[in-house]
This record gives sequence, structure tokens and C-alpha cells, in this order.
Amino acid sequence: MDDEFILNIDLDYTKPKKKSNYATKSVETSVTAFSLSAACSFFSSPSVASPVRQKQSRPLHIGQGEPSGPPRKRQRVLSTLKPKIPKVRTSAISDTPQPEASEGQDSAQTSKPAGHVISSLFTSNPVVELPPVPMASTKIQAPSNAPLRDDSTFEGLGLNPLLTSHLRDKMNILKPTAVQRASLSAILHQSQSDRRDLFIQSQTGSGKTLSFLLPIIHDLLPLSSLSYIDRSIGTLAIIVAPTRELAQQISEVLNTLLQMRLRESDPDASDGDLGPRLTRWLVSGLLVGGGTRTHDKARLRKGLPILVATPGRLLDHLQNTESFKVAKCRWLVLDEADRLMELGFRETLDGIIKALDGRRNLALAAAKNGDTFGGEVIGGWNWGPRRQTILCSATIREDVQKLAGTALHNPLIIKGIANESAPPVTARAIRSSTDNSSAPEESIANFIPPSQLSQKYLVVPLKLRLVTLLALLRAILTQAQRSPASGNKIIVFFSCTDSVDFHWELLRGAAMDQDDEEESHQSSGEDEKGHAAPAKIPVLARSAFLPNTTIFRLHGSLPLPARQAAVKGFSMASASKSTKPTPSNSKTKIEMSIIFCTSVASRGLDLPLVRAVVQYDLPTEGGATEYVHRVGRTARVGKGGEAWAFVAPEEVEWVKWVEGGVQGESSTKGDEPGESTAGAKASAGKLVPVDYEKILLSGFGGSSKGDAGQRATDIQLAFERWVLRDKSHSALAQKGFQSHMRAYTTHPSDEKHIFHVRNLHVGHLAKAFALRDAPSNIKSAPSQGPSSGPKQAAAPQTDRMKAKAKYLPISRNDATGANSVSPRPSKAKERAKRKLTVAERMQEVMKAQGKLTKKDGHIVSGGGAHEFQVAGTDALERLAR
Ligand SMILES: Nc1ncnc2c1ncn2[C@@H]1O[C@H](COP(=O)(O)OP(=O)(O)OP(=O)(O)O)[C@@H](O)[C@H]1O
Repeated sequence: MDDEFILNIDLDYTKPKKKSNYATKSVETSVTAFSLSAACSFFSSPSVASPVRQKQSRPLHIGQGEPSGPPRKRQRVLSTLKPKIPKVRTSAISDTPQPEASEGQDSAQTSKPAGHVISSLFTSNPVVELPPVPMASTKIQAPSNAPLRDDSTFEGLGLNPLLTSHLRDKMNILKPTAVQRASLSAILHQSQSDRRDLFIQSQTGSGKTLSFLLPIIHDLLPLSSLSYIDRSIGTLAIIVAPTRELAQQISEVLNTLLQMRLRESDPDASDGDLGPRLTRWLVSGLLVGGGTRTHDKARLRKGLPILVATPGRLLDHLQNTESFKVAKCRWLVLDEADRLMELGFRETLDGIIKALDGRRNLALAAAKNGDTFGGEVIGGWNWGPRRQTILCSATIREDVQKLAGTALHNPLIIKGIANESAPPVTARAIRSSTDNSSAPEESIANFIPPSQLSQKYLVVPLKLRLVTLLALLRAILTQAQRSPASGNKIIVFFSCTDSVDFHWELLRGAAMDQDDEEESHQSSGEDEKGHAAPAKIPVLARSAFLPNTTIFRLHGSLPLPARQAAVKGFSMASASKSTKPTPSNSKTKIEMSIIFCTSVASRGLDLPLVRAVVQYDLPTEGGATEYVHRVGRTARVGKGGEAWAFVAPEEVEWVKWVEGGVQGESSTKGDEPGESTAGAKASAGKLVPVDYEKILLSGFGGSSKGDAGQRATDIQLAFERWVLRDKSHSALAQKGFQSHMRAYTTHPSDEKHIFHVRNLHVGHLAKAFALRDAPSNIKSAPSQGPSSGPKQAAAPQTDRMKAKAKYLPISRNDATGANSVSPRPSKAKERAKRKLTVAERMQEVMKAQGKLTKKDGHIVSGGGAHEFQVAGTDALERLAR
């Protein structure tokens, strides 16, 4: 036995009371102590190498249609995957050689505080059998969202020459994508009297933004030749986006377009002669929450012909700002309409449409009174063309259809078809507001990821999540150093803001060899060159575990300047060479960037050079659609990319479930030469399993898998020491853990058979937050959980049950009014819940946990109300009201 090996101790709460009901022979061991065989080498066990585990009669099969029904108890085994413990080792984890830090040397272990659990990473984990990988799913297919390679051109589609030359010369955009071809064909050739509204649906990264911006500018540009046109005309086009980040991004693209030359050279004229000069009155403005209203008002008074806004702030100005002139508005775009609905903006959008109609009717009536021209031109303005509305949405769910019914008149549906032999215009009528026939849902393509995207998943035991995440990031970063052209950025999705903050602070602060007082990176908010961070709250950090890499964080609880700084910093980071030679290698390295974020970054954000998207937490809302949006942050406009999903052994059914959600008709996919359409369909949306042990090896290196296991253990201990070092660190970890658990409970009822908090081993999950506390010892915030309410009807029996009970859905006992832990939501309640929007579910969960309290007659969020944030506490408060 190796002297340095510590005992692996699982306390009672991790010990099943009954034998597993799906193992013939339980090999579960409540380990109080065991001897480590010298031959017991991590990863090298044949049972690990083999895809088939003979010991288990019912191992967890992936993607083989696990029977639904009550969640089964986990099978846990005393894993043979234990690290061999070298006596002295030099860490290869950071570029700087680190002194040994092994479990045996862990000082915290010798004076283990009461309630602390130091368990090995590699014991008592469920065994997972990965399914064989079909060849077709590993084959990278032709891109489905790339610019077209046929003879389509912007000129050929009739786009204004000033715009086409600007796209070509200044933006390097030479050919349209399929959705751009379809929308330009549909809009540019409409007569003024026959302006149809549009419903645009297309893959992520297929250039939807230009598909609505180009027609708008094309339409407004000719007004420049009218002598009386200037900014005082007011706002002629409004683009509504669900988040501030997305609004800002659209505004930036718009600004780039509006910087085009306003005079074209006349090819027929003699050299040097130019065409007529247009005035530069077409300017754009951005209205989002977080900015000051007074500043907005001053800009509106000057006139903003094209406006990008978030819904709340836009409605606010429509209702309260007199100088906001919108009577002549000709375009309204509702981008990411399904997201707008999910965030509860239905009433706000209705209000916006009503306000626009009302102001137009008032102005028209006033103009008619003083009419001197007759006909459609009244008061010098052509009131004939009606306002045209464009609605972009990935899906056409019931709520989006209802919105389309109110907002769109006689709409055309535009789909980006990657198949180049498809007709140039793919526009079909869908129901109008006056047409009561049901919408042909099948006419809307399934929302599938780009075909060139490589989708992978890892089934990772809960305890190993944190170290596997780090290993994966390191592995991707190493790849990126070899092939920087494929991108130098990684996006990592977490379920809640507290989890983002914890992981960001952990990587920022922890290091392998750290004195108690020492912080790896101080909270100065400065980058390594000493530049002050643009926001007071730091959003960028460096980590001792990820050399040459800047880590950003982004979530809805950060103030607007910090959010903007994070998006900007991450987007701007180019694949430039680091000026700092690394100690272990004199060669210069590519600078890398990672962003830790919530779903706030999942929709519409176009961040260049993203080579990988990692879903550390699977989406708690939006199901397969949200999954496709998230993975769509990479593999944009024909480029490659990879997507990784972390799946817990208890959640393996998710893989089949999400594949089913994204597959459907893949008729939009381009086939590779020689590959049948059926083959392409079969592999559409397929996720390929990858063994997490391989990731540990490639991420942590070493000469054997045993070395990698040891490094994983060392790193886990370093993380745990960081958490123990300071109360504020423990608080961050505990808050992250608790918020994660609560976010987990917000999975909708039709996902509960996959994601139910009852299935989770909370002790193992706590380890993934580097916590040594037994879960029952983790302090809840004062107002949280059923324990803060009246006496529970059914008191949990064990520590483990108590720990889980904190996060189980709460049901109201009608007779007594007492809160009780509901072991399983009633069918009626499940059915009722199925109809709830995510906003309602979030609110419900938060209410149940006492997070919303009454203040001044309003329900407001308590201290932790921001933790599910996708849109900021103000959004939740608005929802709650
Ligand atoms: N025709 C084109 N040729 C080359 N690049 C293009 C073209 N059109 C757009 N792009 C670029 O493609 C990127 C993605 O565009 P955009 O953000 O509009 O995609 P999207 O379809 O809206 O994606 P998402 O659904 O994720 O919001 C942008 O960087 C844009 O500049």
C-alpha cells in the first residue's frame, strides 16, 4: 500500500439504503477504508477499456430508450479507476513546474472539520456503457449555412449598388447566403402597394441579420434624394431584440452598413465623374435598458431613422417620450421572436404594435386635415405603403404563431435553403391574422444545427465534472495552438449566474501550489498588461490552469457596462500571438479566450472565431431549440466547429431525446458528393459519445492514464483547498451549488423523467463545486427552501434526503397550508405545468423557495433572485408583476 494514499470515505448519506434494483450483484461498497493495490492503475483496468462492463446486469445504456417512469436508484460501484500515487511528482498542469500536491499532503485532510467529506474522485461512480459510434455521425458534412456557391449575387438580386459595393469592398461579403437570397428576392421585387410581411426561419449562423437589414436600407436609401429628408423625419425602422447584447450586436452591424459611400462612381461617365451625392441622414440608434433615459431622449429628439431596441425600453419611450417620432415608421423587425415570447414580452410587443399604429393614425389624421396634395402623398409624405413587419424565429410554437397572427399581415415564410438547386425564392404564404385556418406547421423546417458542426457528448460522473471540464478546456486549447485558423475561442454554458461566478472565480484564484494567503490572480480587474478593466466589476481573468488564456464571464446579473465589456473583450480577442514566451516553451503561443456564461449568450450572438461550445450544464429551458441555439454559436457561415455536452449518467436519456428534437426532416441539408440524402438525414443532429477518461488523458497529459488520474486528483484537491481557504470562497461555492440545484428544478415537467433532482447524488455534485461539506451541512440562504416555511408535513429521514429535500419541488398542502416535500408532482399538476412558459416556471420555483417577497405592493426578487438570470433582475421583477 502506498503510504501517501488517503482513505476514501463515503459517509452515510451516499450509501443506498437498498440494494440497487438494476444490478444483479451490488458491488456498491460503503467504503470506510480500502487498500490500494499497487497494480490498481487508473484507466488501465480492462473493465474500463472495454465498452462492455460484464459486472453489471443492467448498466446505464445510452440512447437505447431507457424505460421512462419513476427514476431508478443509481448503481454505484467501487471503481477500480484509481490513480496510482507517485511519491514525488512534478505537475505538468501549468506551464510553470509546480511542487507536488497530493492527497496525502493535503493539510485540510488531517484536520478535517466536522461534516467534511474527502472522497476519492474515482470511487462510487456509476458505470456507463457508451454506444457504438455510427460511421456516418463522425463524417463532417458539407456546410449548410455557408454563402452560396452558385451564380447568385447581391447585384443579381437587385440590391442597391451602393450596398453591394460596400459589402464587397468593406465587409468582404461577396455572395449571399440562402436566407439572404430568399429574403432579398421576396422583398426587393414587391410593389409599394403589395408589401407583404415576412416570417424568416433559418439555421444559426446563416446571416439572418443581413437578410432583414439589407432590404430595410435598400428601401430607405432612395428617400435620400428627397430634398426635405433629414433626421427630423423621425424613426422609419425599428428592430426589436430580446437581449441587450443582441441589440448591441445588430446595432454594430447596422452602423457598419451605414458607413457606406453615398456616391457611386458612374461607369458611363468620364474618369473621375461621380453619381449624385446622397445626404447622410440615415443614422442608427440603440435603446436598451441600463442606459439613461435622459440620454435616450436627447438622441430621439435629434431623430434616429433606424432604431435597435430591447422591448421594455422601447415601449417606455413610446409611452412617455413625446419627441419620439414614429408615425412614419415603415419597418418593424421582431428578431428572435420565440425568445421574446419565452422572456414574457408578449404584452410589451402588443403594446409596441398598438403604440405604433396609434401614432401613425393620429399623425395621418392630422396630416389629412391640412392635406393639400390629395391621394397617398399627404403633407409631403407618402402614407400609402403600410408598415412592413419581419418576424425571425427558430420555431413556430403556439405562442409565436399567436404573435404572428397579431403582428403579421398576409405574411410570406422565408426559409434559408442550403440546397443550391432550390429555387431562388423560397417564400410561401402562411396564415394571416385574418385567416383562421391552422398554420401548416410542417411547412416550417425543423430547427437543426449546421451540418458541418461536430456534436459530441461526454457522460461524466458527477464527482468528476469539474476536473473533466478543465481537462476538456485544456485539450481544446492545445488543439487550437496547433490549428489556430479554426478559432481560438470557447464558450462554456452554465445553468445560473452563481455557478458562472463560482467557476470563474475558482479558475481565477486557484493554483496547484498556493500558500493560504496567496491568490493566484488578484481581483484587480486588470489584464496581464496592467490595463484597467473597462468595468468596475471584473469580467476577465487569467488562470494558472489555462496558460495563454483569458477567461471572461457573462450573465444577466452583471451591470450593463460589465456585460458589454465581456462581450466586447471576448469578441475582440483575435488569434494573435502572445508576446510572452512561456517558461516551458520558448515558442510563442496563440492567445486564447474562454467565456463562462448563462443562456444570455445563447441567442443570436455572433462571436467570431469560436471553435467550440461546451454545455457544462444542459439547457433548463427551451429543450432542443435552446440546445441548437447554443451550439450555433460556432460553425457559423460555413465554418467548422465543435459542440460538447456534459451529460450525467442519470441523464443519458437526454441524448436520444435531444436528437429526436433536432432531427426531423433534414431536407435542408446539403449532401456531400456520393452520399445519399438518406445518409445525410440519418446523421443529422447526431451526437457522438466520447469517453471522458480520454479527455482527462488528453487534457492532463502524462505518460499513462494513471498519471492523468493523479493530476485530476491533485487539481481537485487544489480546487477544494481554494474553497476552504477563505469564507468568501466557500460562500461562492455553496451559492453556486445551491443555485445550480434550484436551476435544475426548473426543467419543465416533460423533461423531469431525465432531469429530476431526486436522481442526483447531491454529495457527488457538491464535489463538482469543490465542496467538502456534506450536502446537508451546506447552509441555505435564510429565506430558502421548505425548512424556512411552516413545519414540513413529511420530514425527511436521513441527511441525504434532507439535502435533496431542499431542492425538491414544493407542494402546498391545501388542508393545513403547510409546505410539504412533494415526492412526485401530481399528474394534474404536471399537465398544468406543461403549459407554463419558462418565465412562469422560474417564477414558480422562486416563489416556492421564498425568493420573491412583497414590497410596496409589488412582488420583488430577494437577494438571490438573479440566479437563473437570462435577462437581469429587472426582467424577473417585471415578470413577477
Ligand atoms: N453572405 C455572407 N457571406 C459571408 N459572411 C456573412 C454573410 N452574411 C452574413 N455573414 C456573416 O455571418 C455571421 C453570422 O451572421 P448572423 O449573425 O446574421 O447569423 P444568424 O443567422 O443571425 O445567426 P443566429 O441564428 O445565431 O442569430 C456574421 O459575422 C456575418 O457578418
